Amino acid sequence: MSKFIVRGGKRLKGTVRVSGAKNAVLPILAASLLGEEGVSVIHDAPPLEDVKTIHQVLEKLGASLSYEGETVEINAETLVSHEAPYELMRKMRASFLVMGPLLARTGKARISLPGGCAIGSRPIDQHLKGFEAMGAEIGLGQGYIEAKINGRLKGTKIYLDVASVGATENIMMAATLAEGTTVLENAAREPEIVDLANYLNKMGAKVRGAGTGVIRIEGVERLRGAEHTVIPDRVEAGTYMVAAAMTGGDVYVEGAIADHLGPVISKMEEMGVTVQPDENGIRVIADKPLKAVDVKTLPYPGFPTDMQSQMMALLLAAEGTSVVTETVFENRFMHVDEFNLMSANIKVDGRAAVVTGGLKLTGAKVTATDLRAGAALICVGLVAEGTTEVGGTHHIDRGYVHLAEKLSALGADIWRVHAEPTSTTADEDGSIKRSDASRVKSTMA
Ligand SMILES: CC(=O)N[C@H]1[C@@H](OP(=O)(O)OP(=O)(O)OC[C@H]2O[C@@H](n3ccc(=O)[nH]c3=O)[C@H](O)[C@@H]2O)O[C@H](CO)[C@@H](O)[C@@H]1O
Ligand SMILES: C=C(OP(=O)(O)O)C(=O)O
Repeated sequence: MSKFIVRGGKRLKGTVRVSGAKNAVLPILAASLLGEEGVSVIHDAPPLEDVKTIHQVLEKLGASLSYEGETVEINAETLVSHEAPYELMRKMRASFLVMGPLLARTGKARISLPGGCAIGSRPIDQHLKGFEAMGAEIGLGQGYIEAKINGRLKGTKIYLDVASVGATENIMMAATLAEGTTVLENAAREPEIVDLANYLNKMGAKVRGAGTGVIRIEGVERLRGAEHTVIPDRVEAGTYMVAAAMTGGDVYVEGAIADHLGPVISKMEEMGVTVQPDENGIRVIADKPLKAVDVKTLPYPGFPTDMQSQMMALLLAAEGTSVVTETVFENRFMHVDEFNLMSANIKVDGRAAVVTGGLKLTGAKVTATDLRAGAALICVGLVAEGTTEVGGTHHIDRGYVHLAEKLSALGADIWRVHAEPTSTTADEDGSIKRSDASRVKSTMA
């Protein structure tokens, strides 16, 4: 069992480089299953646990993958299975993204139901509605979804009741090999969807309108492997922007694309943070007291739910009371109790959380309830008095490449330990000495 240990009080300064986007590389790797000939070469594939999981799913289906640094080569010419088992689905819901490509390519798919997770129930009805509209027969049994088609999927008009990112991606991938044209209405507009569409088009697909609410996909007979570079991770970038602002820092987030971070930048500016984007990244300077602001999460281009907990961490460092409203997931305030363990004062009322800023925060033993909650707890730890231990690191490893190393390079006092620190390592105030922690194996994975 590992933990991150953070000692608060260091101002962050310097440059941090953003990795490829988790939420772009996962659908892109799933889409590689559509390539009947040739190999795909994907650059800037971040070395994350989620990427390892989708790798295992693709291998199980018959694709072969090889890595050189952060470039992955995928050969999906021969597929040997159409089944994604529970053991892999339970690790990561995004494995469900293989359903569209499998159905389109092989005519059948058997996928374990992904189930709920810490942030909400996360149904998949819109994915299934899309596949059914395109002619798939869908059955449920023993925790699996089975889908099959006779011949090819048929292009049609599909209106999504919810602008779901995953459903948009799954249906878009399935429609690339359908007979005729699919028009997807109320489609999600996230940058990761545009990145997926760009990759599909390099593979020979005909996708138009990605990034708007209406996507048109003209089906083609075959797709082939293609070369593509994944966009930078806007949530990872936003997390470092928050960490910089919380600590009164001056940090250049290299690779961050300002266009993808509009609402995060606006809210930080409203708070009094100086944000200076240029063509290669974004500089964040926090040299004034922070002001409270209200934040409401919405589908893109609204404020991202994946930045909600980090933003809440930042609001703890602001003077005054802020209200954070979560509209995308019904249960994404699990981090609040953990923040309150660190002397925060946050009250949740339904979908809103009232955050009292400006209080002295103190280090504590806390647990990441999901990957963003974990990153947010680390951000609080950066300014809390004393030492914070963040458990649940497997969540954080799903979405952040070398988080402790990147923050350390900016001057943060953070490291990782692989064993439970013993009571002999704790000071009276609960803090842990680095010399004690170094007795347990440190991970510089
Ligand atoms: C791998 C990936 O890209 N994950 C992102 C993706 O997740 P994911 O694609 O799972 O999120 P969705 O956009 O599908 O979910 C948004 C909302 O729609 C609901 N819904 C979704 C599908 C469906 O069939 N029916 C339904 O009701 C969900 O319960 C949720 O309330 O978008 C989320 C919303 O920006 C992000 O938090 C996740 O980081
Ligand atoms: C919720 C997230 O991811 P996933 O959809 O993979 O659970 C996230 O990236 O914050």
